[in-house]
Amino acid sequence: MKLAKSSQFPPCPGPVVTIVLDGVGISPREDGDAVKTARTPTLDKLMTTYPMTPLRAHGTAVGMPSDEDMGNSEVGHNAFGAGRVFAQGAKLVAESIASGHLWQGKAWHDVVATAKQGGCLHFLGLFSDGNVHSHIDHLRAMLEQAKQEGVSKVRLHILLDGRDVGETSALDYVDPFEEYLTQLRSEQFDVAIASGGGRMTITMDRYEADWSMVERGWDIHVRGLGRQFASAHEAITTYRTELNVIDQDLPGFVIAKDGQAIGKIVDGDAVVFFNFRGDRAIEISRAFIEEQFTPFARGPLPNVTYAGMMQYDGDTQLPPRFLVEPPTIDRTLGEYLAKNGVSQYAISETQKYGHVTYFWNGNRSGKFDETLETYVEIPSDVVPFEQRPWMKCAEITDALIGAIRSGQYRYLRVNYANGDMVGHTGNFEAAVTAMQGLDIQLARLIPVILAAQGTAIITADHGNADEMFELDKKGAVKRDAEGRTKAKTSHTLNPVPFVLVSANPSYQLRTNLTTPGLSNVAATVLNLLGFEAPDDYDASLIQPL
Ligand SMILES: O=C(O)[C@H](O)COP(=O)(O)O
Ligand SMILES: [Mn+2]
Ligand SMILES: [Mn+2]
Repeated sequence: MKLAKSSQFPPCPGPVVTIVLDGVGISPREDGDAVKTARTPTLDKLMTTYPMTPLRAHGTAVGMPSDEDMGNSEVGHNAFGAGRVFAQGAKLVAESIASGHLWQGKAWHDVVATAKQGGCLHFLGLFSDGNVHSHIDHLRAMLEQAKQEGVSKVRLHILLDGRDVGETSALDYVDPFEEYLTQLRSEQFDVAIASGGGRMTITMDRYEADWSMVERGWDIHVRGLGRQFASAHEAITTYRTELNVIDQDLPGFVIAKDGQAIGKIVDGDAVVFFNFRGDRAIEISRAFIEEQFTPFARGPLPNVTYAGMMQYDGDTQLPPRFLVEPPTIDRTLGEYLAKNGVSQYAISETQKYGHVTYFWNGNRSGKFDETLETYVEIPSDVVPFEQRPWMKCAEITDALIGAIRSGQYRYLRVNYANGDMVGHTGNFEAAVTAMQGLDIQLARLIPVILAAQGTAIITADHGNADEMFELDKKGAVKRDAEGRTKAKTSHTLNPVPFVLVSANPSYQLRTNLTTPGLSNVAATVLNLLGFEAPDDYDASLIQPL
């Protein structure tokens, strides 16, 4: 994996720093755009003074099945880190179902065999068609196949979305699905929704930011402990009248009959966690798998056949049983740099820590070289982020400035969570504040990079804060009869900025790339560090002056 020295690009005399402004896209409209509304004098100046190009960050440009699919942190950071586009989980699972490959694998066989020996088959996962962590069509296909293969009892544990899809769309999924289940149900096939709750309240924590979410999920899905309702519809409508919260924040619920939970997970059952994306699947998978488990008082571990939709962590091989092979993301930027003796520093706050490490390195949680790499996690607040829209951007900047000034690192990368995490709350004012907080940090950071004779790449993994209101089919902001807008909590399809900030550049942006995207950044970084990029990496964004 030796990299050739570039004949065209002298190495940048100072550090090269990739700054990912998570969830900061470029919207074609003003209305509802928190990025444009915010007062961001530093970012505005950088974008007009230095070479800048928009990058594609959604759809096929990041390995999603179609250009209707928005980008997300996993596919975005995979593309940054791999310098190439790989078919991603959403696409691989859909293909595996379409070809029937999934049903031929050992994991599916194990799951079905367990259920046919008298166990119940449980499906647990994110219940929407967001296609970021999961897709409801995959669930449908598995239900139909299980029925066809003679499984007799199935229970569903549904995590309500409201984050990758409309903020109050849960019933748009639940109601038709109940009808579908009525069609599917028969004397021989007992299928029902058994538990659920909002995805930001139970089960889908990531990067160990808040294990109590997983504990609440465990109690609800496995132990059947929680507030009881007769149906998911009743749970959702009841909570909505009692609490002023959107779907992702709805509390957990247990479906019960005569006071008894109808779908506890017990010895001899099989469990499929049907999310394909790993960050929010790892903790609950660990709870189902690890014999010695300390993050919370789990109680007795039921002896179940557990399968993930994919393997979520290639380094720890978690979970060992999985339905679809993950993309084989190899020879990443991080690995090349490590094998060529280049020191690296990666930093973010908890909520995005794995984005610049695990996702960046092709969904591997470990390092390539302990001595050359430093990974820093600033603990995130555990609060609704609309209450702290500045999040930890100042603390991250403090640490990053220290790392740059230390002179120890040639390549640094940082993810600032604000545009995305606050964008997901749907709170426009908070998203504007988030952007302004971020701008203050750029004003501190960029001069330090330039003083060190370095180069900064300012970019983003996908849009979010750039569209805070739902749009109609024509792409205009949707308004009701009173002119009110509806909050949009999901990512956008917009491109993201690529700004190249350097004191004395000996290069300029290439003009012959028709639709550059996130996967073009890795080769650019290698060139800035004075290396040729590997032949199969997507083209660099720069050329010599
Ligand atoms: O997991 C989440 O928070 C959302 O589904 C996607 O956001 P991310 O891709 O920016 O993490
Ligand atoms: Mn993101
Ligand atoms: Mn996001």
